[in-house]
Amino acid sequence: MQARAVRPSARRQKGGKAVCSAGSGLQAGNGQHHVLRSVQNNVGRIERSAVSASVGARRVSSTSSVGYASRGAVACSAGKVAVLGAAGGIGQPLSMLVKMLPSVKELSLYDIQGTKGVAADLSHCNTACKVTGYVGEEELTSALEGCDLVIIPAGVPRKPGMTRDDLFNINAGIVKSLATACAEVCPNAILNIISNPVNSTVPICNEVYKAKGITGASARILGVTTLDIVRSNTFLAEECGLDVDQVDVPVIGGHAGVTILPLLSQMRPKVQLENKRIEELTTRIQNAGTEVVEAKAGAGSATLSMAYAAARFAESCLRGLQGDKVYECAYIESSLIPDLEYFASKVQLGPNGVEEVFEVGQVSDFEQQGIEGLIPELKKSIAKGQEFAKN
Ligand SMILES: NC(=O)C1=CN([C@@H]2O[C@H](COP(=O)(O)OP(=O)(O)OC[C@H]3O[C@@H](n4cnc5c(N)ncnc54)[C@H](O)[C@@H]3O)[C@@H](O)[C@H]2O)C=CC1
Ligand SMILES: O=C([O-])CC(=O)C(=O)O
Repeated sequence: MQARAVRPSARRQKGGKAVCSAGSGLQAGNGQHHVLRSVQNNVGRIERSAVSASVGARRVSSTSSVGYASRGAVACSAGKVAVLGAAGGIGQPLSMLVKMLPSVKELSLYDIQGTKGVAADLSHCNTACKVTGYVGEEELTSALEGCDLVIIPAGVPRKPGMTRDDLFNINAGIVKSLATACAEVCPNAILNIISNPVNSTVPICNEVYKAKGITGASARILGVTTLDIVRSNTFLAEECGLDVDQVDVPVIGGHAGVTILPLLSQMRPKVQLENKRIEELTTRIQNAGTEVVEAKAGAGSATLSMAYAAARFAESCLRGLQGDKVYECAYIESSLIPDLEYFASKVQLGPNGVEEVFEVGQVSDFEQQGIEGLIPELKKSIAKGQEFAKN
């Protein structure tokens, strides 16, 4: 059974997003948004039209209900995307992947250093997207003008021994100032928040928009947890000997330690795993970021896999803006779990950002314990972000 659209039973939650029960067959991203396939299609071709054609065909076959013409607040016939923190470890490969998306016509690269060189370099790639580099606060407004989507990987990464929350003191201020600029210059743009700790930086952005009286923004302020899904799909495909393109594991909660909760009981295709193995795989997914931090031994955290994941999520957001119904997991303001104001869950993306929020659905006893166990930590991180933003 596929849970696709608003069902009559859907109930509204704050921000105008509807809540639906999760259908067991609902697949993140419809299994169709393949950034790397776009890239592969592009490499070695003199003309890009073949890529556009294949993406166009995908769009026609989707369950599109809202076209360009009927889009409301956010106009996106020529997608303009900004990457803030574009000269960094994530920012550079992410910017390259975004430049290869056929729906992106303009790409703004903003950072406090280094973007002129990155933009000059990227601008030589023969894709139709125009790239401009902006450096320093005085150029931030120009970078953001007319943006449909703003992706934020600005901030410091972890070193071995640190938690994501240890980044709060530096990154909270960076994200707050960037969110303030977005709220002023492109309040209708969708924000993809990558900067850690995501569990706190997303509440910070929402508080900034609320303080400015911008309504409905919580549907457009999305914490990017896609790397957790990408990792889960990879590990489970390896574990079960499956084609990774066929594997879809929803991951809910948040994006730090035990707040990352893969729902292996809802994995597609359905597999049988021993309880002990489920626990081991869950722990590996929760610690996968730390695995990379330790392997990089002081040189930062995940950059390439994060760029891949963020490009997939950005592509889904852009497809939503263009009227496709696309499913992803994202960390958003939510009323799914009593007592938690933010939660990552399956959502449907559309022209206004998150259009539907799907209930967690049926979970195993182990996963239920995981949900109960993550609440105190997530609650603390949310409150920390909210308090910071208000002061
Ligand atoms: N959500 C997720 O799943 C993941 C999140 N991350 C987070 O992403 C962030 C970035 O990681 P990396 O790219 O590896 O770090 P990095 O240090 O390589 O790059 C960060 C970039 O941000 C820039 N920057 C700093 N302050 C800025 C400001 N005020 N405005 C614009 N740009 C500014 C820096 O100049 C730098 O170029 C970190 O906080 C990291 O923890 C990393 C991996 C996964
Ligand atoms: O672990 C980190 O610090 C970066 C991150 O969020 C991830 O890789 O999931």
